[in-house]
Amino acid sequence: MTRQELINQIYRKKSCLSIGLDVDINRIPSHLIEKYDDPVFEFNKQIIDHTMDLCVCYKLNIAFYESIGVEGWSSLAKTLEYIPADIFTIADAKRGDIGNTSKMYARTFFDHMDFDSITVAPYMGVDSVAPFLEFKEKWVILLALTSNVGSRDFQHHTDRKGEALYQKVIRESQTWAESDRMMYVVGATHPEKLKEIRALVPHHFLLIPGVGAQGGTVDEVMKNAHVPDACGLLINSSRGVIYAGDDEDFAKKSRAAAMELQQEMAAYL
Ligand SMILES: O=c1ccn([C@@H]2O[C@H](COP(=O)(O)O)[C@@H](O)[C@H]2O)c(=O)[nH]1
Repeated sequence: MTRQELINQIYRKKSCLSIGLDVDINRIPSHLIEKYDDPVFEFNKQIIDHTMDLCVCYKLNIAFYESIGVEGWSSLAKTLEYIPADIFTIADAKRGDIGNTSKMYARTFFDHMDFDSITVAPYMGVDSVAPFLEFKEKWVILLALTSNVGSRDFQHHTDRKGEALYQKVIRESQTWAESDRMMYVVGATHPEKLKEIRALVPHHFLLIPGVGAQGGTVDEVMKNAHVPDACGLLINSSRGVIYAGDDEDFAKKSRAAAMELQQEMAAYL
């Protein structure tokens, strides 16, 4: 998907919501487990059916699928197939290795599966990211300032010139080939950093996790990092949307939770 196609969709739906399909088999409503051979896929299918007009992206965190083995990979593939083609998809896999191995990760998520993007850890540097960027219509979403408490352990460390590691990741990665197909992960839990990060990358999309369950708010993100006429944001909520209910009505409750977030976004779009 191109940047412009994503922007068009955001303004058409008045939403920059990414819904995280982080499906924990232990939290799936029991009637799905009893009735379906693939309850994970059925859960996702019903969530997608009830939310696709309210969001512009589905983020599938690969850990939740890998953790249940071969069946998880099959549910992942079926879910990806089911997502309408005009909705942006993220393989939240946080990969990155020596170039030869990154090439294999890239093939997994871009060739074998057809995700629009993948999250990549920057720690191993340019040659670990380049193989993902070789796929011309695909996006790399580089971890910059993550939403967890441990982000302070390394990412906030400053060098002698006073530049923090997350700032260096953003600045330096901008010099890499094909960096226009890069987005950055920035946690909603650092609202005080959003303006400064936006100034570093005024034309790039930021993927913002950490809204809802982790304490970040849509309003603070939109106020500090939204770009007029381009939006430049994908704001993700996983548990807050998909586990809004736990009974037969779960998908309707997810829709209500997604709509609440979408309406907060619409005020800015
Ligand atoms: O810095 C990061 C990077 C990724 N994530 C992922 O986003 C979702 C958040 O889930 P919630 O239930 O909305 O808290 C999840 O897949 C994380 O692995 C993140 O939270 N922070």
